[in-house]
Amino acid sequence: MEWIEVPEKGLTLREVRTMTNRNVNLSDDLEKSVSAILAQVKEGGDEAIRALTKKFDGVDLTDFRVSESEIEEAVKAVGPEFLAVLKEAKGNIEAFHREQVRKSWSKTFRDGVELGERFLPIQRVGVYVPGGRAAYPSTVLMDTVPAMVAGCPSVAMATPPGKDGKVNPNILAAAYVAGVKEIYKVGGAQGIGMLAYGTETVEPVFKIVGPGNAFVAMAKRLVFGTVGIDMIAGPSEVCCVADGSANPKWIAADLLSQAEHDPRAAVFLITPDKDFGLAVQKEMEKQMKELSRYEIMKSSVDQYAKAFLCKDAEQCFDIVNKIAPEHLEVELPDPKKYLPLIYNAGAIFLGKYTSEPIGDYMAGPNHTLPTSGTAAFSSPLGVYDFVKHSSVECYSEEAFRKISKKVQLFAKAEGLTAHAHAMEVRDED
Ligand SMILES: NC(=O)c1ccc[n+]([C@@H]2O[C@H](COP(=O)([O-])OP(=O)(O)OC[C@H]3O[C@@H](n4cnc5c(N)ncnc54)[C@H](O)[C@@H]3O)[C@@H](O)[C@H]2O)c1
Ligand SMILES: N[C@H](CO)Cc1c[nH]c[nH+]1
Ligand SMILES: [Zn+2]
Repeated sequence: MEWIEVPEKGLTLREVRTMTNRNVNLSDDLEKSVSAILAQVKEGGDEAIRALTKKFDGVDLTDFRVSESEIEEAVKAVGPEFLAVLKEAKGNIEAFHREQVRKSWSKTFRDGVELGERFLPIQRVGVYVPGGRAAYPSTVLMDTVPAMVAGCPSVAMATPPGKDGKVNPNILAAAYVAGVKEIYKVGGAQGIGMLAYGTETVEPVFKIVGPGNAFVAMAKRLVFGTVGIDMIAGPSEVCCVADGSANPKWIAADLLSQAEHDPRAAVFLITPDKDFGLAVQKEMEKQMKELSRYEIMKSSVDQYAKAFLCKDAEQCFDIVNKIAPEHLEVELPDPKKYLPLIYNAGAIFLGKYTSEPIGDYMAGPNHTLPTSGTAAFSSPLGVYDFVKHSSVECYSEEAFRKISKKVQLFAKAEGLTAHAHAMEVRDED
């Protein structure tokens, strides 16, 4: 873990960005290889999907749609205990996301002028669920439950097949609990291409959401415009602001919980207490060796772990706002009092018992969050990502006659005589 002693005057945004550079690795080479995959899917359809799945996932698939019996088998395989946990998590996620639903509205603004907005679910959405290094049934729930709450009538899911040509049963059981029936065993950039362009057997979608590796992120960037996307998600991150009142063992465990996602995951410790920070560092080294995903955590910690030593809490949160982390844990006494100092963080966890993994699985808020500093301008995945709205305008004859001349003046000022004419023909009749 690299230590940064923050000077008295603090650090600039540019300095913090340079120190915590977590580029999503969207290089030119990656762009070229992903463009080629997307072009192959666009031209070759189903056949290209089969060839690319063979090439990148090492499996030969004739039919890449998951069958109903595969879903039934998976539900049996996961057993009642895990199924009950999935159902409870789904209930918590649904309850939280219901609060995000916006109602259509209309009202009379001036005599004879009714204006409003209609909030409408996107009619067909695609959800990518990562499945390379680890299978994430929790991400199935996080990405599909908001779509269901929004009322999307058609949801298609893409996720990589395992070496046996099957989708991980935990993923299928989560899809079953969420009510998703259209699932394809197609991962990586080819999965994104399939959803964006469609094939002979897969209808294209209007928007694609969900996290994934650099191939997935680049593919989402390249299909944006053909379809909508939620965000370009990078490797996971966690930032913890804590002082000597916190337990170094617990903080180290929370930091490692995100380091285990990806060798490029980033962990940040921000503290006014160097001895405490060193104790956390020592604990991380110790705990890492005792956990199974050692290599991934070691790579993440060696390359991307940073500890900032600050003069006080205000300076700690100034650094937080400049990092704009995906997850922020505040483990200081009376943590709620620091909320007014926090502007940029995807999800905020307050107090020593609100360990980040609770939010990953059970609390209810979404775990698909902005990464790599993008929490400064974007938000967690939510119902709003599955909804778009139309404005609605309705003028009575009286209201039209009152406004017509003003519209004509405006149109003529822009040299748009056909616009003015649309008013004139009504005025004349
Ligand atoms: N932000 C979130 O909410 C969240 C949640 C879960 C996971 N994640 C992140 O998602 C990522 C998951 O990555 P992953 O790799 O485990 O799974 P993934 O499903 O994103 O990618 C696996 C696919 O990548 C493709 N691929 C692999 N090597 C390739 C190559 N050389 N060329 C072309 N395609 C190739 C394969 O088709 C494979 O199916 C991690 O970074 C993790 O941190 C984020
Ligand atoms: N922490 C991840 C988002 O960065 C989400 C996740 C899925 N499973 C466990 N964690
Ligand atoms: Zn996690």
